Amino acid sequence: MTSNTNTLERERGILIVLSGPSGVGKGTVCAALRKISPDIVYSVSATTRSPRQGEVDGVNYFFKTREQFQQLIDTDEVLEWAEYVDNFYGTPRRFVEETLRSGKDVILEIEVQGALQVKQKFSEGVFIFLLPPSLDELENRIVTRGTETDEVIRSRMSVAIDEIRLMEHYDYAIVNDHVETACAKIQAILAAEHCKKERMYPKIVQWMDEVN
Ligand SMILES: Nc1nc2c(ncn2[C@@H]2O[C@H](COP(=O)(O)OP(=O)(O)O)[C@@H](O)[C@H]2O)c(=O)[nH]1
Ligand SMILES: Nc1ncnc2c1ncn2[C@@H]1O[C@H](COP(=O)(O)OP(=O)(O)O)[C@@H](O)[C@H]1O
Repeated sequence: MTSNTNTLERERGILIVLSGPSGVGKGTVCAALRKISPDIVYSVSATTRSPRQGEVDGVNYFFKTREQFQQLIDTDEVLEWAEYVDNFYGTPRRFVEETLRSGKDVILEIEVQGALQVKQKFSEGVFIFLLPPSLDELENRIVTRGTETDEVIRSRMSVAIDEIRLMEHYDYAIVNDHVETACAKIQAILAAEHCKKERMYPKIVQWMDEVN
């Protein structure tokens, strides 16, 4: 056996899609995951929503006008896009494709319509739905966050019910009761998905050929 066959080379990274109703804790869980799994790359979305206090262009989102967003769609620069409670949101295509090609895992934090579009293009992606412990707790979290008006909160709660109905299209559901537990579950899923992928590496087939 030659020595270079001892190295398992990573192929494409894994695409993780995390969805869940507004206020369930997607942003909080992603921020915690970033600290404990710094190798996962986060895709920054484009949106027509106005920045919240403290949000930075290019870090939280790429903030766009409607015209600019429409141009991204027209020039096929978004992998998926959706209208959510009167604003547009979309995933920049090139960054995701290049990062996956470089062997790194990428996480998209996106709503359900967009996730279903991604599923058609990347059926091998890992689709995770984050659930609240209860609907009351969901409302409590979105109200406590204090970033939306009462009217927007009502719209988001009504969309939440429709989104939860579509969770059957996801591979995994995780209840975000505690942030640390939710992160540990995502890490476990990702580790298991890497094991599945590694089983398929041609290098391993090559080892077996050499052994026989
Ligand atoms: N389809 C799609 N949804 C996105 C994208 N980026 C963010 N979203 C989703 O849009 C919804 C609203 O996001 P936002 O206004 O930041 O509110 P928050 O998730 O409650 O903090 C959430 O469900 C996000 O996950 C994207 O690129 N594409
Ligand atoms: N496991 C949790 N337990 C209690 N509060 C949480 C938990 N996860 C998130 N939160 C709180 O809920 C609110 C909404 O979280 P956020 O991450 O902004 O949600 P999303 O990104 O899904 O809209 C925030 O105030 C956050 O601190």
